[in-house]
Amino acid sequence: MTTSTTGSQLLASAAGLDAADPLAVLRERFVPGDGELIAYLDGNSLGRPLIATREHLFRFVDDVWAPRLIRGWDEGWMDSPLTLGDALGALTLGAAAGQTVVADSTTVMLYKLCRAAVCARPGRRQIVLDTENFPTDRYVLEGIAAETGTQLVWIEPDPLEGVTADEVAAVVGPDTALVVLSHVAFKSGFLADTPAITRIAHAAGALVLWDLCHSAGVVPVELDAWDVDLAVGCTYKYLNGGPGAPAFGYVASRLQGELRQPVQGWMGHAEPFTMGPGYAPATGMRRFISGTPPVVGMLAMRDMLDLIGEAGLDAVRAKSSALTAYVIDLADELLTPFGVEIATPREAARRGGHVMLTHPSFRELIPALWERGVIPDFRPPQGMRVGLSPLSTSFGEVAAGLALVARLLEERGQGRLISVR
Ligand SMILES: Cc1ncc(COP(=O)(O)O)c(C=O)c1O
Ligand SMILES: Nc1c(O)cccc1C(=O)C[C@H](N)C(=O)O
Repeated sequence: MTTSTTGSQLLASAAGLDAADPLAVLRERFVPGDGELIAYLDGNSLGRPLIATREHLFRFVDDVWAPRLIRGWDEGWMDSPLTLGDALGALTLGAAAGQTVVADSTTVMLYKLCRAAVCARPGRRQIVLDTENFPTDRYVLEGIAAETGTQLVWIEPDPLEGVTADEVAAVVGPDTALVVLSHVAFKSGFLADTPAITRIAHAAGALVLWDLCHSAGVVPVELDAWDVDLAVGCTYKYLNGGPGAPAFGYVASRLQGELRQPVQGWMGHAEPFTMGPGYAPATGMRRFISGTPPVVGMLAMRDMLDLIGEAGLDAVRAKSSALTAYVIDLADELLTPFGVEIATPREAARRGGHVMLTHPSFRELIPALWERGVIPDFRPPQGMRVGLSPLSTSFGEVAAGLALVARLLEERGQGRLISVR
């Protein structure tokens, strides 16, 4: 099979799209990949480092850590989970100050907030979740259910889409303590109707926690305006915090006094340095901190927040939508003739920042792509997830990456339409 005229035109259009992209110039702010890298399509797993970050990490040792030593804690480190949380909340989450903290991993923060929420709704014995959510969310809730004697109520959404408001309305009721869902589904990229679902859960008297791992920094979120109770998310994807960068947690101010989180460490104590006999939670978001803040792990995300602020989150979302649309158009032209299917909503307003493509040979094909410098990721059973990080991904990269996918499928003799499911 040779590429159709439309396919060739689409590939060629990448240069024009990049030339017209108002954010294209910001790609120069990132550290270039090695010479082998053709297309990095995994920024939704691990964002690329900024040149500013290289400088800041290096300077931190000489300018801050070495000269200030232990005094650094009084000079800003102690408050950094809250000051950085406020900046992140204001810029990307629609959260007023005093409701966002940076700490822990997403998994640990999720556990702390979910456990606190379930305990804050005594007498309600159910947690609503869905089978398509990321494993850590499902596993953490299985653990909380076992610890608290709570029952898990599973929604089974269409895997090509995600959880709908109707599906939530059908299962919540007077026994629901907590609903836990992802704003952007980690596989399909489906964008949930967060305000509607939150209203439905509240009408049943339940609390809601939103996992924002795949939204923070790429899809605008309005936690305060949507009346969200709780949220968590990671900072190493679109917030480019680097491998293992800490998570963020959001607790609406109206709930903070009511929630008691289970990992009662000294840093969440009202007076950590009194070192007294019993635990007394701090007021406000500080009570959701457990141990020593990961100061070094917070450095890189500050640079990315600055860059998002410079670009504007709406412009980031606009480019994200254009990139995902381009992937879908290219896949339609170049890949569907080989039996590839698009497992992401086609309507831009109903998807986040990545596109899921499926094909039975992707498990074997993706390592071959990596070897040739094209890096998407594989998600079982047969998904190639194409992640687009709007400030660092170009249309040219996307074209080069998907052209290689088409070529490898062709080499494998997948030229005729085959059944995928
Ligand atoms: C939806 C979702 N939740 C949670 C996580 C991860 O949690 P952690 O940072 O603890 O590994 C991820 C990805 O890693 C994710 O995609
Ligand atoms: N979070 C990850 C990690 O720490 C190592 C390797 C991969 C990942 C991931 O991208 C998981 C991820 N959140 C996902 O959406 O699949």
